[in-house]
Amino acid sequence: MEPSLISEVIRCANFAAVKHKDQRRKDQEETPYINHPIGVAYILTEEAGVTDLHVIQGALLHDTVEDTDTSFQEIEQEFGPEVAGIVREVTDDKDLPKHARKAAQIEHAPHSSKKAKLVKLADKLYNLRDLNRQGPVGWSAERVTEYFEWSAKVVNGLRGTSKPLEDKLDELFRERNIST
Ligand SMILES: Nc1nc2c(ncn2[C@@H]2O[C@H](COP(=O)(O)OP(=O)(O)O)[C@@H](OP(=O)(O)OP(=O)(O)O)[C@H]2O)c(=O)[nH]1
Repeated sequence: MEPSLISEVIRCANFAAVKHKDQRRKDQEETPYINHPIGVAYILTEEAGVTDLHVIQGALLHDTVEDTDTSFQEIEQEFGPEVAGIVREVTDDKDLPKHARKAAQIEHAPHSSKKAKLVKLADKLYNLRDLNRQGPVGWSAERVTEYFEWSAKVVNGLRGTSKPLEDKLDELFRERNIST
């Protein structure tokens, strides 16, 4: 890896860390939220063999607009239009009621770019592994099952993107007898 790529990845990780600094995951330990975007980027490099800088930056930034005061314009200024485009594709419209937001993910998945699909697959894999490890505080077994079932529908719209990630997701769905 060239030094300029290393510094771009670190600049991006630092931007995400600053933006998510006050946010925690919903688990018992209140894990720092930044563990999630870094973990999603790590799944892409380590398990999917991704070397595309923009995909890694998209993964690191994927929740900044949805969950912090970051704007798409700010991401475009800092990291360029392609990264901003990936983040836009994976950002839920928080103005929509929850059921419409969830339905929109299923609907939009097949029409996403390959780069956005990679980020989405790794995001789902991270969250489902997290649920297997320890669910968010207050989630019932039914809610966990519903999240798995909904995720399987989103993943079905992302297929043909990364065999290693899809195989690992399918294994998680198989373990819970969720048909895909
Ligand atoms: N499994 C797990 N998830 C956690 C935890 N902390 C935060 N989350 C986030 O919670 C969201 C899923 O919770 P929901 O109740 O279904 O969705 P909501 O927060 O958007 O209403 C996911 O975000 P999202 O951006 O909405 O992702 P997704 O729903 O698009 O997959 C996930 O990243 C945790 O400790 N464990």
